Amino acid sequence: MKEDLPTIAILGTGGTIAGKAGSASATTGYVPGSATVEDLLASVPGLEDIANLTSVQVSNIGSEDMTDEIWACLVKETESQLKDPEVAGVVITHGTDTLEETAFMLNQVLKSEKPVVLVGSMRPATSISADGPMNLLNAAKVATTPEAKGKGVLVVLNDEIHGARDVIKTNTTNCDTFASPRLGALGFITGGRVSFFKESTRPHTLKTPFTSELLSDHKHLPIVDIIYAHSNGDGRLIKAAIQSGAKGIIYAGMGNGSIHCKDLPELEKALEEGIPVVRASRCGSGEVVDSSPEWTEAGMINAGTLNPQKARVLLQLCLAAGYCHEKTAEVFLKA
Ligand SMILES: NC(=O)C[C@H](N)C(=O)O
Repeated sequence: MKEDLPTIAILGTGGTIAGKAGSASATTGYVPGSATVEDLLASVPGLEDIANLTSVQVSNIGSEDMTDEIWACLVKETESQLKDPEVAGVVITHGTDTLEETAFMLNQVLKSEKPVVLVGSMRPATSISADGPMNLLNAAKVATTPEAKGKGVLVVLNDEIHGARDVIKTNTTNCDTFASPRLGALGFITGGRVSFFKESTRPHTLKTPFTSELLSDHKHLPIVDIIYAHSNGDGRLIKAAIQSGAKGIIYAGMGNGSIHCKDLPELEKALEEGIPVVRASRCGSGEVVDSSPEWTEAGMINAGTLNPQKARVLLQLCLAAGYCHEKTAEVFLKA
């Protein structure tokens, strides 16, 4: 314990950053979540000069297997760390596949100004030129930077700092995979120096209407299915989603959330049954806004710039909070 250093809590959830492969040249086919958070910390020289570290292993999984139960544990642990006056910030090690969803969820429910930084890697810990150790060092630096306070949940990889709202994984295997399309990174870590250049104007942490109560232990978030639009649509999966208990639907539409004419009747039926439908886009960037008066009049909500997987999380939170259609539409408009 060094008196002059801040304390950072590192929470491990698994992912490639904690992954081990059979050989140093293998960058795929490894087992994510095989190294512990303690192993990770031991692999980063210089970390002990940035902060006093405590660590908790919340889970150790590939993030493709993320569940509501793990989210509930993670939220609980993050909150308890943030409440500790000795803790200056929290770093969460996470697989990259669903990192954007976890970061977005935390950005909606945590109520603290202290930095919370998610970090992952694209190469396993055993790989030549593994990116995890530098990413972790950078994440710890960001978490101890006073300027990181009040900017919402942050994501640090590949020397860039992104906001949880805008960041998405854009490439399957490249180390330069996280980007905030059209909106850009909030800052960089260059030569060990953390610099912020901007911040999001959209509500996060203290300014959202949601709290962690919505994710309490053993409670599942309401089922919201994502329906991926394509040519020759036929509405079958929308029907199946409703019949199998979906409480909300995200339509990953074409272009500006465009709906196939054969999907439309099933979406309208969902709305008539009180199941909210959010139009997002499968494009990967851009805003979904009102397009056809028919869709707007039917009561469809626009996802704005939120991609389908983030719109899903937001709709789940709205449903869990018991919001009516108008309130849900308002949350999406401001999100
Ligand atoms: N790069 C990674 O972390 C991918 C891994 N499948 C995970 O999300 O856990």
